[in-house]
Amino acid sequence: MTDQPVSPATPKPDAPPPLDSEVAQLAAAEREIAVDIGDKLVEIQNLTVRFGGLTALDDVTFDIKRGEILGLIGPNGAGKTTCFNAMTGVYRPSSGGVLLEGEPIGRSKQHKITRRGIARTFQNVRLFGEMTALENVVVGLDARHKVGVWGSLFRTPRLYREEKNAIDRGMALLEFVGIADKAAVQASALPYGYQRRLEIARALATDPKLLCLDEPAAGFNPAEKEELMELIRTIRADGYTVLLIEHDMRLVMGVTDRIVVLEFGKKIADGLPKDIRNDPTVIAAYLGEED
Ligand SMILES: Nc1ncnc2c1ncn2[C@@H]1O[C@H](COP(=O)(O)OP(=O)(O)OP(=O)(O)O)[C@@H](O)[C@H]1O
Repeated sequence: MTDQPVSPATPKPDAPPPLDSEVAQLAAAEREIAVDIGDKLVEIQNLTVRFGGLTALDDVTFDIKRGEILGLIGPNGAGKTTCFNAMTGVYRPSSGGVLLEGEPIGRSKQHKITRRGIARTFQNVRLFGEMTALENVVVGLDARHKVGVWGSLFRTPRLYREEKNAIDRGMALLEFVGIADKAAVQASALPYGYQRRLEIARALATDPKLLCLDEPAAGFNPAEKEELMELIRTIRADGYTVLLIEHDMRLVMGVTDRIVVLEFGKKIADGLPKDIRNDPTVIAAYLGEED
């Protein structure tokens, strides 16, 4: 990776290559693609999360529409990660809730919520460091396997087929995020930027309806941030819906369709990037913040 600014006209050597149709098909798997922005994929309804006496999220309501990139921003401690955690089953709401395609996710366990279609990455990279990049993605694909105990014990033809499919699809996902050349490298040995891309590939392996990215640009230089913006746009163009927590305002303003702003656990704004940028309440919330 380099510190030089990236010109959009000059593809970077490690930028994601254009996908040929076979790769695109493999990466897409059984997901339904090409939906217009419009209907509500996720509804956050009066979501409140308390930790003892602290109200981290206070009666927050917003929607995520299918096919959009929604930014979730706010000063430090505003409640953004708590919102992700409540949506992905890490925290239970104190009141209110989350609907996915009209159905409450209720008090489902994290893996059930992943199966239902919400995948996430974390602020701090969480990979299986001893495994290769490809193995990390194949682990994400495992949830989709249909072979039962007997199939696994006796290594039925279906198991071999699924393993082959998982490897092909894992490679396609690595290619999709631009790191296929590092498939055989141990995750812990990958440069930081590649680890972040690998986390995204692993989240995509679960075939999510909604991909939640928690500060994916943390620790990136400007060139890496440009590349990440391109990747997020590619992910959306491929039919995914994205919820993005990010402190870098240039990145958020440059890549999102709409932005929800939290401050002290309350929603203080919800609108187009150009309106959020000039919203006096949002500007006041950020006064004194570095970004
Ligand atoms: N498990 C927890 N126990 C107690 N308090 C918590 C817990 N998780 C978060 N909080 C508190 O809830 C508030 C919101 O935190 P949260 O991490 O959601 O904010 P954030 O907007 O993601 O902040 P940042 O941008 O700094 O990551 C903070 O005051 C935080 O200290």
